[in-house]
Amino acid sequence: MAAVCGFVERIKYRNEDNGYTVLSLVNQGQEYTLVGNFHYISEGEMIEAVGAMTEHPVYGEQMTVESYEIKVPEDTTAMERYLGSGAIKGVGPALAARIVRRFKADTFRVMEEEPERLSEVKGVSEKMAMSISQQIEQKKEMRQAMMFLQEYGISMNLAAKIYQEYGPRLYSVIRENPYQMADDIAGVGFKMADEIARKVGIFTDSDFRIKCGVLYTLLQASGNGHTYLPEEELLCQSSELLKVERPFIEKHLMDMQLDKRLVIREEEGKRVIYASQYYYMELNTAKMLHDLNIRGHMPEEEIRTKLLKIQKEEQIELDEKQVKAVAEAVNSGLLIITGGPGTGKTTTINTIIRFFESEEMEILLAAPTGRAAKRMTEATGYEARTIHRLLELTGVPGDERSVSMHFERNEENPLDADAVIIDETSMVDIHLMQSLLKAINPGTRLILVGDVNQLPSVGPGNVLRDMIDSQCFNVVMLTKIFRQATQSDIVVNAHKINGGERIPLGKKSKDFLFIKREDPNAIINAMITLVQDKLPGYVQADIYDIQIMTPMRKGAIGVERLNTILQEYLNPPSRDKPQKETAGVIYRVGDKVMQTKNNYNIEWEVRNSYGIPVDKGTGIYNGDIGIIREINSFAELVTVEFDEGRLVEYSYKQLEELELAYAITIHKSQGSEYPAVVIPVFSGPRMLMTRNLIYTAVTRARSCVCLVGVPEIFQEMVNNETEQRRYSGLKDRICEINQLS
Ligand SMILES: Nc1ncnc2c1ncn2[C@@H]1O[C@H](COP(=O)(O)OP(=O)(O)OP(=O)(O)O)[C@@H](O)[C@H]1O
Repeated sequence: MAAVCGFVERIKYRNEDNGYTVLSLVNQGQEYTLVGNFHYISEGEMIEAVGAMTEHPVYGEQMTVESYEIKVPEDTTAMERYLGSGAIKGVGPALAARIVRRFKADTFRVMEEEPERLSEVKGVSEKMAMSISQQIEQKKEMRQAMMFLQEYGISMNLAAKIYQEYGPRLYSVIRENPYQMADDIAGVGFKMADEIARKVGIFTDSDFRIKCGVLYTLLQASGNGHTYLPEEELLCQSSELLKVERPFIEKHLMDMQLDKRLVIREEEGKRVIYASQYYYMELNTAKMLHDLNIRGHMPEEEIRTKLLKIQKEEQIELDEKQVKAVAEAVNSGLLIITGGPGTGKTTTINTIIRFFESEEMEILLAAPTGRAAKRMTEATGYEARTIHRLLELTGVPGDERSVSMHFERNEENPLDADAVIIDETSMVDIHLMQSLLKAINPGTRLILVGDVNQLPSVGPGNVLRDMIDSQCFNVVMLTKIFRQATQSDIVVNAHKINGGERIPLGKKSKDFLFIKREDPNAIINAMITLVQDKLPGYVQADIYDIQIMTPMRKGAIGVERLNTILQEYLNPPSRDKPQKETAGVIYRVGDKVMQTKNNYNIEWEVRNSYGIPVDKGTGIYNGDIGIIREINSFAELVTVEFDEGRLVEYSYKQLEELELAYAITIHKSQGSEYPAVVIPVFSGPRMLMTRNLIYTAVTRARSCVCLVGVPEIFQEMVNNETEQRRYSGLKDRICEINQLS
């Protein structure tokens, strides 16, 4: 055994899951390579390590570390070096030298016990002094937490997330109710919580465990889009999860209902079970929809006369259904306008806007995603926002689930408008619909526009379909295709797909192409040629604007494999392109990436050609696509450029919000439009390979759709009407409330 003491000069490699690290340690000019499991350590720190010196065939002499201890630097040179190493944000070598010169050997005690005194040093404000001391404190706390969590077999990555979520509270969460983590932290499933509970000594049939298991099963179901589960399914799934017989679970259901954690209802003669928040969400939504659904008084004749004038001005002649939509919009508190691509929805919205403008009404426009909102703005010439922005979401940066996250616009502070128009309503889930309705007072008109045949929302519920199926509201269904057949096979074929018709694939088409390929690699080759060579010129777009979208994440043509291959072809490694590997994915300068969650608070700025910021703002949303422009390994920052030159800096930690986007899933493409889309068509699970999936994919293209693969599989998808059944009770709640009034 040997022992070395020194500064961590550089962390050469770290596996974020298990903490395995290779680092270089420097002591009095001599450098050592150390390998081993380090829980939490940063460059610049001083450690004493004990281990065996070994000779690696490639890397030479190194120490395999058995144990190590973090030392507080004792002499002033060591202190200065640690402080100036970059380990503390905002402190560089010059400032470190000034701090140590001022406090000498007392430096660390001052930082911990009297941090305000740091501001005695030139260049340190009081705010900065507090931040330095907080960072030192946090590092200590975090290191302790990491060590504690690793005793329970939790990876470093997850431990960091748990620490972020709970802070010092994590000790009581782990000891008293580790199941809570399954609710709060992405990456902790019931299984992991259960494993920790076992280590802590919580029994298999403890009431607490079973109740958590039942709620967890319902939570999982909501992740699959359901707001409830039939009792049979719930018992079956939770018994499987808990490995506990059904009667032991069943006996808790009534209790949980009394505790108001579950709501048990009867649907079609069978008992169904809700996690109570979802039941009340449906009930509230139904009630608010009912309250909004009032009639106006403008005589039909008057509307038609005014509408004729607008049509004349706009030089457009609406068809009868569009006219009806406008008339209903004027006289309905709540209106739904639905139709497939090219059926004139946007034209109708525009006319409604002109009508409302002429009445001097206040209008607000919004859509569920940033991209959909942008399209709505372009199509109407009116500013459209995301629904979250419209409702003024505020709270702690980057943390959507935090309790402090809330909408400023709600029942107490409703939107001040005469009409609110929402596009792409099929993407709105029950949570968001409830929040939207809370902010709309009866008297404000709500117009919901969307294509009910698109994939339903990612979140729980089937809101638009349930509202239409309830037959309790005004619905105008646009069916006539206005976009000329000669101009667009995309539109014609999309409608054929929707009707389950045969699509003629051999036909020469300008914008709907099928390239036959039999195996995954041939499919991928053809897609690369299309994206790299053929399509950019054909649709007059940049390579990066052409989007490959695929049904699945895993498998031979899944997103993950496609992205690895496409990155190699479209943005190969090169010496002048820095890269950063994290969680098995390489991010390289020049890569196309996508934001995978809504981050309302992340900051962006637009710079002019001199690099001076000319515009600033916040918010990058799930599905936004950008390009990596810079990777700074010193500051550990990745700069991504999104639409309109908006530059965003991601810390290495935040990279988990991004993924490569050469290929994306069709689910993620909802609400977006691209000049050309390329879709691989190859076998996959029948549950996934459905008509509305391929319909959604095809309708994302503005100028050209290229399908590449096996024609029979394409036709099978068109024929596959099985929509994954969603357990959603909104329709019933709406009907019940309607019968009561
Ligand atoms: N009444 C009409 N008479 C003539 N052309 C129309 C009429 N309504 C719409 N159009 C034209 O049909 C095309 C499609 O209309 P619009 O963009 O409004 O449909 P959409 O349903 O919003 O389509 P998408 O969902 O594909 O964006 C447009 O070129 C539009 O100008």
